[in-house]
Amino acid sequence: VKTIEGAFIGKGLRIGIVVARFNDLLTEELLKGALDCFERHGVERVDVVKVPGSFEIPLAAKKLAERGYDAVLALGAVVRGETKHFDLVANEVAKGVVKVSLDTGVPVIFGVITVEDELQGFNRAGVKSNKGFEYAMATLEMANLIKKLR
Ligand SMILES: O=c1[nH]c(NC[C@H](O)[C@H](O)[C@H](O)CO)c([N+](=O)[O-])c(=O)[nH]1
Repeated sequence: VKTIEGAFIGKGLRIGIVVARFNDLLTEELLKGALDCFERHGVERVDVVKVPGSFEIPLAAKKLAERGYDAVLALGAVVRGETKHFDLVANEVAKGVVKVSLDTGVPVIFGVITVEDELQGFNRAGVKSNKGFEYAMATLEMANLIKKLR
């Protein structure tokens, strides 16, 4: 049995990050965790694109994927407490991100935390653990895996 999997090697990769400004107390922490991960794994080329909210992530992700990045990381925070259209935003962003990755063949990692309230958000964005770092690891793995599967 031959197992194919992506390594966590950042050298030679071009990574794009799309980060939503909405709930930026949370998304900036996710970004910090992701940038820490990429830097410590030797990624030399990381570009960060900022958008107003998570709803705008898919379009920016598509533009980056079309520009030849090896992978795109989408970072956002949808907080149910604040919005009636929590599910709408969260579902549309998830569907949009998947569509971009399938349409372009470029891995787009869904790093949008969907939480009940900001405290839950902080627990995922640096207090107990930093999902940003974890999502960046998935981004490294997928970027390397897709290179192998070409
Ligand atoms: O990223 C988010 N955008 C949110 N809304 C803004 C949305 O992403 C768009 O920016 C806006 O609808 C303009 O298109 C959120 N809420 O509504 O609560 C949210 O929790 N998180």
